[in-house]
Amino acid sequence: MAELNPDAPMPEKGLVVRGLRMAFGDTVVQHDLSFYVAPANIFVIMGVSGCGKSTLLRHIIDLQRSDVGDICFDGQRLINDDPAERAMLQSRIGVLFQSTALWSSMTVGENVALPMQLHTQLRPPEIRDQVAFKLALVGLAGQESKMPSELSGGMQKRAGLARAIALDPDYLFLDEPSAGLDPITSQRLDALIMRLRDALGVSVIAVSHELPSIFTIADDSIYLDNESKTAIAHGNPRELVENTPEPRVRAFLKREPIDEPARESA
Ligand SMILES: Nc1ncnc2c1ncn2[C@@H]1O[C@H](COP(=O)(O)OP(=O)(O)OP(=O)(O)O)[C@@H](O)[C@H]1O
Repeated sequence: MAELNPDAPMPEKGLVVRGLRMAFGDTVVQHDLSFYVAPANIFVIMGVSGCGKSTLLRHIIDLQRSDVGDICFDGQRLINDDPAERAMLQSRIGVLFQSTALWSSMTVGENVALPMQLHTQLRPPEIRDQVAFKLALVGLAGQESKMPSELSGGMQKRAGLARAIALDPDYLFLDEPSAGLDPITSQRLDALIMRLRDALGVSVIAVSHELPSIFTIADDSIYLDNESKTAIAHGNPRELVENTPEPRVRAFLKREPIDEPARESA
């Protein structure tokens, strides 16, 4: 269960977000966000367009900062000003952006090797072995010398995943992983994400509004509400769809119209 008692002691393992407020200038995107992501769980951030899902992801991985609230990985605050400690925490985080963001001038193998070259002392043969291992994990064995432009959209996502797990992270962040993929490729990617969670014991935090994907992969979730600007539901989406008392959450999870005037920003 994702809901977090703000007065509870900090858990030693897992990701804790406590009392987070996110804003652009005077415009508050979300406030009072408190939740817990358990180790080796797949946690999905849900909500309609513009509710603040990507902004939340950016705060958790420290690309954006807030003056209000705490974000802690395994009991340690991510946001602190000790560069060595920050680098250590950052190395435990893998990220797959929506755009995949592979370097187009580098081969697939060079893309996956890059984080190891930048952040580890591994020697070239060890890096080569690790690249081969990570590509095999995502079903791209032997594709090292391909250029990203030679891969299909689904294969590019998998190459992006191989790069995201290059440093054996404890936490893997995925921004709309299925965006732009056909249903079959999307289903395969879901299966891969669950396999990686099981094989590596990694906690996965994904932003998604793809319902089939949410119902398949999520152990736990949070629903960010566009109206009240805070989370109005926490829990397993398969249980929420049956039990939530919140009409907007039910409408989202059942793809049903809602009586209230919709205020989605396209
Ligand atoms: N750099 C920015 N400056 C000002 N406002 C921004 C900026 N980035 C996002 N916003 C606003 O913050 C709100 C949340 O945006 P965000 O992209 O996090 O939503 P989202 O839930 O991820 O949307 P989508 O599902 O469409 O990707 C939106 O109203 C958006 O217009």
